[in-house]
Amino acid sequence: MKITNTPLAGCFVLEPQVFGDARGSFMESYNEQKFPAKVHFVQDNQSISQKGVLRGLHFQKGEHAQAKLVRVIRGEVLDVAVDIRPDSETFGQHFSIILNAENNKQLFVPRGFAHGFAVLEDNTIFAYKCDNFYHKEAESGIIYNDPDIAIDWMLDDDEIMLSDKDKLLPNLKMLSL
Ligand SMILES: Cc1cn([C@H]2C[C@H](O)[C@@H](COP(=O)(O)OP(=O)(O)O[C@H]3O[C@H](C)C(=O)[C@H](O)[C@H]3O)O2)c(=O)[nH]c1=O
Repeated sequence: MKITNTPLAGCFVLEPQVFGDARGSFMESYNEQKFPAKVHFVQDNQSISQKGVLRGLHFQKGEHAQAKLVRVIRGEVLDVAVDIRPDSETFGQHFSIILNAENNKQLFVPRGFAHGFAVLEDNTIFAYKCDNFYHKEAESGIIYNDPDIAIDWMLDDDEIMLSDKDKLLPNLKMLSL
């Protein structure tokens, strides 16, 4: 397993070891004993999206904050983590990475981050582990095109498909964190 830190403290890229043979391949997609952060995941999620879908930027507030380990089982996304920890030196900065079924890369997004992804291929299956349960009342988020964060989502604006909820998200500076 290869671990690559990002410029955002606690957020890192994980590449599992892949064992190939004539049948195909095998990898441990998650192993608590080998995981380089002290975290206990309690919920697995999966979403399927067509190209152009953008989910995020989302986070859960306060005691319901979630750390996530995200990966792509089929297709490709641009995955983005935004540091919204009020005391962080990298507050408001983001890290983005291409995750796809070929590179087997995973991104660990700690608590205190907003998370989102842009779908770059049809029929993309996105799977992730959370270390805290879904709590609808604690949901919050940031609009995808916040000019202070300035994320290049690798999609043309006219092809981006947002949920009605995500269309109404505020800029980061409007949030009291
Ligand atoms: C997240 C979640 C949602 N739901 C229900 C609520 C809605 O009826 C439906 C779709 O939820 P939503 O539109 O919030 O799904 P996404 O836009 O994919 O949200 C996720 O996308 C971004 C990228 C994330 O990082 C979060 O995990 C999460 O916010 O699933 C549940 O029942 N449990 C859950 O844990």
